Amino acid sequence: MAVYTHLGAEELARLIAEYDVGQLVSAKGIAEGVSNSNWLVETTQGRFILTMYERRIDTGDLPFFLGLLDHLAERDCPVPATIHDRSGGIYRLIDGKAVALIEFLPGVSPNAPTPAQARAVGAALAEVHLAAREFPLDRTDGLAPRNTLAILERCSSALASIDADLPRALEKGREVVAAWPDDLPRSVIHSDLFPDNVLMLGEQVTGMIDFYFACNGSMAYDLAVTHAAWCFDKRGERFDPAIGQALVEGYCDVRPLGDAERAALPLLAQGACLRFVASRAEDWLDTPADALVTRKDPMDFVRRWDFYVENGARVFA
Ligand SMILES: Nc1ncnc2c1ncn2[C@@H]1O[C@H](COP(=O)(O)OP(=O)(O)OP(=O)(O)O)[C@@H](O)[C@H]1O
Ligand SMILES: N[C@@H](CCO)C(=O)O
Repeated sequence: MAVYTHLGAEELARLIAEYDVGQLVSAKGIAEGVSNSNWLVETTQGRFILTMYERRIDTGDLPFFLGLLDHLAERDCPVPATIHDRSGGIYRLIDGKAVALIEFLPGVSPNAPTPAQARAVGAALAEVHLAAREFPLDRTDGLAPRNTLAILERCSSALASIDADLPRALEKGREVVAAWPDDLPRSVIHSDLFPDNVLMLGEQVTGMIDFYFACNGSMAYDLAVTHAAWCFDKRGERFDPAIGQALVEGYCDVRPLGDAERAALPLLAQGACLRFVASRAEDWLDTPADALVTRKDPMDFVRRWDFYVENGARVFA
């Protein structure tokens, strides 16, 4: 489920009338997604996505997230532009909650990506990194390794209740943070580019969505996040080398990696695993077992992490 708030027909029509997009024809709640409420809105002029920001997102960050979409869309990156209201506003408030109207993009998220799709995603990510370098706003990465280690440390006494093997992530995390390189080339990064945040038609990337973790950060780290998200089965038990190779090659076709970035990839991939182990562990402990939302298992990323410790140097050579 991901429609947390009921919006009545009159309220929706009033909202849509604030935009120059024609008259409301229909609005259907979208089941996918867990953070926000999303509707597919059809008007006499086309289709749009209406998002209501429910949790986790600080309204003060919306000019960054939504301004970034416009910046990237203007530079031909496959991201949805935002629709501004008649007074130029990038978001509006309904009963104190922020809502934004966003361009609808075609495509579906791949379930079992192919190497050709991974290559296209690598290239699209590099295009975003290059285009975002001139984006004028800044946002600190609240989930940088030091912060995610701190999250894990706060959860430390409860980690074993999730899985007996999880507490060892703490020591591994301290090693990653101690070795973390802070001087790699930076841009604005997506930092959560899982397959469910990419829309594709065949081998073409038609949409990169969900930029709500975007922040300033190292571009090679973003590639490592995408590697960890795309190149394994769900549980992180099986690595697909063809996907990994295609993803990195696709990226380098658009933005070749420097020597320091390439050398750092094994560690950056471990940092990516630390980030998802920590955020998943925290969410797991915060979400009752019988909640409607399915909890994501942090162990899926402990297995990936073990893989990178053992094979990272070979995989990224
Ligand atoms: N611009 C868009 N064009 C077409 N479909 C979109 C667009 N934005 C979102 N969607 C659809 O809505 C679904 C939910 O969006 P999204 O993943 O952003 O939800 P969320 O709750 O904000 O995210 P998450 O679950 O990752 O926290 C997507 O899976 C996709 O099907
Ligand atoms: N994509 C993340 C959730 C958002 O941070 C995960 O799979 O854990």
